[in-house]
Amino acid sequence: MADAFAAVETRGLTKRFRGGQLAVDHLDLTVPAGTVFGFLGPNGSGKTTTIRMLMGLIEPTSGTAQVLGRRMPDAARTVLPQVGALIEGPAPYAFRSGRDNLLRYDAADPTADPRTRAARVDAALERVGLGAAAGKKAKAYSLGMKQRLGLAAALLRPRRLLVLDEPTNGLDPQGMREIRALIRELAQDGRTVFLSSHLLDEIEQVCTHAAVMARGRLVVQGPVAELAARAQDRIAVTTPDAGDAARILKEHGVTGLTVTEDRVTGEPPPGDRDPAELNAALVHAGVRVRAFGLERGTLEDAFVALTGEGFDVAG
Ligand SMILES: Nc1ncnc2c1ncn2[C@@H]1O[C@H](COP(=O)(O)OP(=O)(O)OP(=O)(O)O)[C@@H](O)[C@H]1O
Repeated sequence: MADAFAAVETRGLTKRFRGGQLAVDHLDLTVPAGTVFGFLGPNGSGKTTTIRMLMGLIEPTSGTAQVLGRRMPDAARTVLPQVGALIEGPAPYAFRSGRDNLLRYDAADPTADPRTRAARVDAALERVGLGAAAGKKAKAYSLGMKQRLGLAAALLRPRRLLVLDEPTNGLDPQGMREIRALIRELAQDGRTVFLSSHLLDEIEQVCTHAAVMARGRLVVQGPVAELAARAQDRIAVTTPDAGDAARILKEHGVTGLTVTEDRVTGEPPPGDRDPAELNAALVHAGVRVRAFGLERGTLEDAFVALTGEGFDVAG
């Protein structure tokens, strides 16, 4: 459950690169603790730059970023041990096994007790479902398995916050499903998960809360259910007389009409008119209605409505 504490909070966070590129523009982000928070935006909208500032990897041009209640990058030494991050994509040593990779990773942490190392590594491998493949060389791992190995590395210590940058990027649908299921599990024991994605349906499936970025700016943030509810329901008519149907619907106040072959959709007229009246008007005008219904608005509709632009992404 979310509580009042913010796991991440930025105020006026801005990054302008030396070339003049304004990558992040006055970002006020609040990630309530205990949420699975989706950081959504098309490629180039500033997600990775924001995450790099949150992790203290680059300095903001102006504004502030707090992670787990402490200012970054100043508090990086105290904050980062409590944060598991998967940022640049997985890059294990190809000729070592998954287990060896984790043993080395753990050994690089001066605060990790060497006596409990093996047990810690095995527990992390089990946690991400790599127990059986732990002895295989990483070069034999699929991308999804490498991504799991990266998650296992992030889970070697107890973490209050997981930061995952595009964790399903490049995975096939099965790999995506597996990583998404794992993320949901990881969120169950109260830790905050912050993940970036350019996939709307991924955010809808996995996240409780989300923020939407476009061109370096925050468009909207809040609980996913509330964001999706902002999107209006749409009227959808299936008919062989699509042109006539669109005309009649327009006459009756339906806006934003789109016609694709035998389907017409649009936004219902303002007010509380019963959609059945529209159906009756169509039939009365001789339109042969095969199906008439209301479709629930999605996060994608909300995004389009909020930004006035499409979500130009390929899988
Ligand atoms: N080191 C840099 N120097 C100059 N410009 C940069 C640098 N890093 C990123 N940018 C620019 O800043 C903008 C935001 O990039 P960023 O990588 O943060 O977006 P993103 O939403 O994470 O997209 P992606 O999913 O493609 O990584 C882009 O226009 C990018 O070209």
